[in-house]
This record gives sequence, C-alpha cells and structure tokens, in this order.
Amino acid sequence: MPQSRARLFVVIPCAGSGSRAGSREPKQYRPIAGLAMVAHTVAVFRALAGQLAGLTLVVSPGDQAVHAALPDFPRVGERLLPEGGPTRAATVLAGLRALRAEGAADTDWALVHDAARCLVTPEQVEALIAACEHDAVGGLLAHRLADTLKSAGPDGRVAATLDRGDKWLAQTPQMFRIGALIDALERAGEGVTDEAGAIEAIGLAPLLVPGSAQNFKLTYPEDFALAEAVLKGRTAP
Ligand SMILES: Nc1ccn([C@@H]2O[C@H](COP(=O)(O)OP(=O)(O)OP(=O)(O)O)[C@@H](O)[C@H]2O)c(=O)n1
Ligand SMILES: C[C@](O)(CO)[C@H](O)COP(=O)(O)O
Repeated sequence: MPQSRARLFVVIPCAGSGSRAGSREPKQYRPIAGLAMVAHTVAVFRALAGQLAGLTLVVSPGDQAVHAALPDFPRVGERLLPEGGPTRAATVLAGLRALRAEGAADTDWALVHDAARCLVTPEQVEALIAACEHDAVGGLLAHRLADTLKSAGPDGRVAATLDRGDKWLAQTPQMFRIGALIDALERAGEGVTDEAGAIEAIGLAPLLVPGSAQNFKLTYPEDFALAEAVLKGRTAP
C-alpha cells in the first residue's frame, strides 16, 4: 500500500503579553507599516497556502483584539484557538493537541512560528521545509552569530571571550513531527523556550537551517521601527 505524504500544519503561538516591548497592548497587535504585526506573520503563510494543510493561531482565552488585528481570519483551512497558556510551550502544546484531536497524524509535520517574527519570508519557510521534509528529526531556521561573543561575570565585566564558531541563534519556524513534538514538549515541561530544545531533551539532534538576520523576534521597543523600515523597504518600487 503506498504511504500517503505527510501533511504540513502551521501553529502560530500568539498569546504572549510582550512585556519587554513596553506597550500596553500585546505586541503582536501593534501596527507596523499599516497592519498589525500578526497580520504580516499570517500573510507569509497564506502565500504558501497551497503547500499547507492548515494554520492554527493560538491566542489567549477571551482575546478580542485578534479580531480587529485580523478581520478576515479565519479563512478556509485556518482556525482560531483561544487556548493559549501561561508560557509559550503551553500555548504551542495546546495548538498541537488540537491538531491531533482533529485528525492530524503523529507523522504529519508541525511548523511552529512565533507571531512576533513577522519578517520571515515565504522563501525562508520553503527553505526550511525543503531541508527537513525528508529528515528523520526535523529542524529550525537559525542564524550564525555575527559578533564576538562574551560571557559576563557578576560584576558586569567580561569574564571571557567565547568561541562562536559553533553558535547559532534559534529562530522560527521550527519543523518537527507532531507526535514526537507533543511527546517532547510534555516531557520537557513549561520551562523549555523552543521546540528544538524539547526535541534535543529526548536525545534527537535538530537540523540547523540558515535563516536571516531579518527574521528577528520583535522583542524590545526599538525593534518596531526597524521592522517597519524592513517591511517598507520590501514594498518600495
Ligand atoms: N504564554 C505565551 C508566551 C509567548 N507566546 C508567543 O510566543 C512568541 C515568542 O514569545 P516572546 O516574543 O518571547 O513573547 P512574549 O511572551 O509576548 O514577550 P515577553 O517575554 O517580552 O513578555 C510570541 O509570538 C508570543 O505571542 C505565546 O503564545 N504564549
Ligand atoms: C522560540 C524562540 O523564538 C527561539 O528563539 C524564542 O525562544 C522565543 O522567545 P522566548 O523569550 O524564549 O519565549
């Protein structure tokens, strides 16, 4: 019997508060270049809709701001899940469990992507898919360190200069099999900060796929003006 091809489901955790961004509203709903941050993020995956089996946006219970931010959501194949948790890991796990409950197979792929990384491009997502779809483990977009790396002592002075040759910044999307990822996140608990970390903790080695410095996570107040400049630069004639 021929094996059916594994499907690709996108899960976007969108239930954070954005405390480091310094605004009253959750940062994912702040406008950037005329659209809410999360609307830019969703648009990237809509551009790949033909390759995807579905997109789940996981927001906090009772979140109303998402409706103004994404007035045309959900479209066909999209689902709004108001089951975000107190940590990113809990939010992601809620999205994965909902996929499984609605028929996703353990061998199908999840592409987990931060709502707060609105500058990722369809081409970068496709590069991750191409690198991982025949891999036994899966992997993540990541970026090599561009700067010299220091560790700090308790006095705020440099304790050492570290070898950066093997250091990468973890980005998203992160692409893993749904069954393995649920199992890994359940074992890891809520302290784990990305999907790859949970997969590593069960003894597997995710693939590092080169991303881009522009795929940064909007975290601090100054990140918003930079993201706006990047987005406007992309649409400039
Ligand atoms: N309980 C949480 C925490 C985070 N996230 C999401 O995970 C992504 C990455 O998290 P981060 O940028 O660290 O978000 P916040 O927790 O919102 O930011 P902060 O740590 O500054 O409060 C974001 O899309 C955020 O909405 C989530 O869905 N649920
Ligand atoms: C998943 C992540 O984007 C990888 O860099 C990041 O870890 C999420 O942010 P957090 O501050 O660790 O929740």
